[in-house]
Amino acid sequence: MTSLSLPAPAKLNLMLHILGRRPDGYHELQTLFQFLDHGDTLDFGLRDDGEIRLEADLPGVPHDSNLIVRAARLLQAEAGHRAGANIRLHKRLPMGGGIGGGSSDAATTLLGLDRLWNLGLGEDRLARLGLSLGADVPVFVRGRAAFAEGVGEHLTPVEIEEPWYLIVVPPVSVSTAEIFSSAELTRDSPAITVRTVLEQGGRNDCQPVVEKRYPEIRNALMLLNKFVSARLTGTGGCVFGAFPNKTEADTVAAQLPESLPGFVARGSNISMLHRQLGTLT
Ligand SMILES: C[C@@](CO)(OP(=O)(O)O)[C@H](O)COP(=O)(O)OP(=O)(O)OC[C@H]1O[C@@H](n2ccc(N)nc2=O)[C@H](O)[C@@H]1O
Ligand SMILES: Nc1ncnc2c1ncn2[C@@H]1O[C@H](COP(=O)(O)OP(=O)(O)O)[C@@H](O)[C@H]1O
Repeated sequence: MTSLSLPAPAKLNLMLHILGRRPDGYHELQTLFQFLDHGDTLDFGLRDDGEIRLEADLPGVPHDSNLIVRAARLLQAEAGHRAGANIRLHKRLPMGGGIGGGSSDAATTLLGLDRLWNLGLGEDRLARLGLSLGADVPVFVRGRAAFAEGVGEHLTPVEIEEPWYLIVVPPVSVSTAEIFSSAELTRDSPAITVRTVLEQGGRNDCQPVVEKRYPEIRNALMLLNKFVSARLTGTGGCVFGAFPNKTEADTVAAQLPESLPGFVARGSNISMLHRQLGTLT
């Protein structure tokens, strides 16, 4: 095999509670992840000179800082591998949207190059490497909808309904670090069990802070709330609502103003990356 094309799906945080802050500044979370059947696409081609070359036009992200390049180099170092890769990114997911585009690109790179370079590192090693790139990378490496605890690395797979979602993309990019360093953020939600979450749901503790700082996001939530119960994903800025079928989601999408782009996608308990790789069924 000398080339490979793979998806990098988005995720939603269906709820996100903040339990506390660790001495290193990272926050202890409880969050429920589900994937979307919508995402970026990455094309990988083999190079025999050891170079990693990424073709991607992401404003404000230099080549060597791109999570794709960082993931590829990390994998090379971990495996002591001498081959390189040409990688092309087809970006569809909004950046800083709380739907995990960068983390998913990194996970697809780890799994894609593990396959292309024939490394066979295994899911545990790849998830550990992923965690060093970002708190959200392990869930994309494992590919199962999950209740996440700690900073996102303790994952309990869940089987939940797979509704259709309308995801609205306000014209703002939210920095995760900015929200987590906010003085107004509440950090004292009591720990709950996965069972309670599945029975009773939850909320997003970041939402009040994000709504206060970003009027565009508050307005998007107010608008979507007229049709369906709307919520922020991650630290935003995307907001979403769930529908029993695609037609109902499309009907609401058609009523959004042009200033508020959005997309409709099916929720999925198994990531489309893993469905394509055939690693999970
Ligand atoms: C909170 C979530 C929910 O999915 O937000 P989104 O980024 O998707 O909106 C994620 O866990 C984010 O994961 P990820 O985007 O990979 O974050 P990282 O790069 O590891 O961290 C970015 C910054 O956010 C803060 N951070 C992140 C995760 C965490 N549990 N506590 C934190 O305090 C830290 O200041 C860190 O420097
Ligand atoms: N391949 C990539 N795709 C998107 N963002 C990237 C990528 N590599 C690095 N980044 C950086 O990571 C930041 C967060 O990206 P993203 O994952 O899209 O948002 P979020 O964590 O809110 O879901 C971006 O603003 C960008 O600076």
